[in-house]
Amino acid sequence: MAIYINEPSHTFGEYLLIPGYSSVKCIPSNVDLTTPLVKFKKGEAPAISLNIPMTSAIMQSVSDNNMAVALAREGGLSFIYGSQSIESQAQMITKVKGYRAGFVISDSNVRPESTLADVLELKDKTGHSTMAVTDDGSPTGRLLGIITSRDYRISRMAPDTRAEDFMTRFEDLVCAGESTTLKEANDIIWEHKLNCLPVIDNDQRLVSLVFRKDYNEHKTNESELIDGSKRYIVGAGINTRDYEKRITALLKAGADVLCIDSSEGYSEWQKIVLDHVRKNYGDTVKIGAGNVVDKDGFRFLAEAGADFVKVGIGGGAICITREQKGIGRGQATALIEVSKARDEYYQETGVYIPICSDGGIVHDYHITLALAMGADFLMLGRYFARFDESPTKKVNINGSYMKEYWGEGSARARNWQRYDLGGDARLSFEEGVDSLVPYAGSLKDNVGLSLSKVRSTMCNCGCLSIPELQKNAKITLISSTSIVEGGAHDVVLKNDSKIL
Ligand SMILES: NC(=O)c1ccc[n+]([C@@H]2O[C@H](COP(=O)([O-])OP(=O)(O)OC[C@H]3O[C@@H](n4cnc5c(N)ncnc54)[C@H](O)[C@@H]3O)[C@@H](O)[C@H]2O)c1
Repeated sequence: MAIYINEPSHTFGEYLLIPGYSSVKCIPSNVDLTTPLVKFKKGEAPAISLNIPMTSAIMQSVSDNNMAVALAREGGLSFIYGSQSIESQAQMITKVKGYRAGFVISDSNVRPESTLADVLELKDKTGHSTMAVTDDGSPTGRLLGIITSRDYRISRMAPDTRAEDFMTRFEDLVCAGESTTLKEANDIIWEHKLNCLPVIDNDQRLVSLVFRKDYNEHKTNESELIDGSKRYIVGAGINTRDYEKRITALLKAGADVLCIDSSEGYSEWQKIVLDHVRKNYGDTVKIGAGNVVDKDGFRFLAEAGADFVKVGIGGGAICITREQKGIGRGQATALIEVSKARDEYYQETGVYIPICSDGGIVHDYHITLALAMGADFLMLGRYFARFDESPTKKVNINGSYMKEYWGEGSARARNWQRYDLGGDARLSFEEGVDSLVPYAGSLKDNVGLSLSKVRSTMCNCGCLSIPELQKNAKITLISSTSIVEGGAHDVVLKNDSKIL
């Protein structure tokens, strides 16, 4: 007979935190959000910790190199999506590891023989008016000149005028050498009243550009997540098919941590990948696995050697796995059970395996609830997709700005695949949708606001760290009537557009 779990499974919106005693020390600035990313033995420190408990989802519409830099700058971590070729994923990792705050790899480049019409077309495409003229039109070619909008007058010049005839020539440019620090670069910019300073190597090849207008962003953030060489820490998603080649390339590119990306991780496929990593790299390579929704799945991945375990099936905003396949579990219930299994495993073995709650976060307070329920960190997709830094287009729909957001199980995400999945292609079905989410501005502002709420709630609970919250939080399940009571009710809202 099948096993029945008769308790309903619940989601975050069905719980609230009950405040605990808070002393005068419980102020947001005293809250420490540091949290382990990978497993560690009792009494030892984890090899990697996050400074804030947030990671961005392994998704095409969420985590590329720009997102990774922006999130690491705030203390979190991105897992760059694996649903792309090995080469392009490795390139994204290289870009994050090679990123120097303030030093931008030029994305608008032309050849000397390119025309004014080409320049205008490129300006439209990238939105950038500063262009490098290099011998081969690449961002690392030999620098021959720079074009800005001050170099041409559309009304007076023929569209076929060549770039070399109107660019500011190399001889007239102020450039800096490769070893220039950001402070030195900014001093040169101020001294020569420049808007842009090209950085070149000994062979006059372009390395990067430093812009005057970025100056304020260059200041370092205290909580940024960096490695021993002051490079941003970055993760990468992998699959259970081309993992051998992919892992080699990602590690070579500098990935700090890997994560097996699957809707369902209680499987031999994942053990095969974990065995491969341990056999070839021992414990030097850090790798998470998942997703699971119960204690059996957790125990399996813990024993198979996962460095962290990801929890959640079907809770993502764009995920339709529950509807399509009938598998999954309310995110809160899944998390509570897996946290208990993690704690039991720790008691038994002295090894603490962090768990990541993946999916189901709608409101900021859900983040605090997930941490209180035992998550060490969270993975968010929709949340990050709304920001400037996500890789997708910003579109104007009826006067409101939206960003595109699609699931990894959607046909749109799966289109990249060149290898054969096996089976009859006509029988494949989607597990995700293609959608839009309201545009919300910059990652920095939004993460700052969300975490200020988390810190404030933690203070209400009398907790100054995530482990304290996990140990001491009081959590109550609420009835559907209490949920109504929690929102604005029995009043007529003044800004409700439906009221005439
Ligand atoms: N967390 C969620 O709720 C959720 C739900 C749906 C989709 N997703 C995302 O969608 C993407 C695709 O997920 P998925 O579960 O379909 O991918 P997957 O690659 O893990 O699994 C797809 C199928 O391929 C099989 N398989 C795996 N490795 C194989 C191998 N080496 N040889 C032959 N068969 C193999 C698996 O058993 C499974 O049936 C992922 O990014 C995942 O995170 C997530």
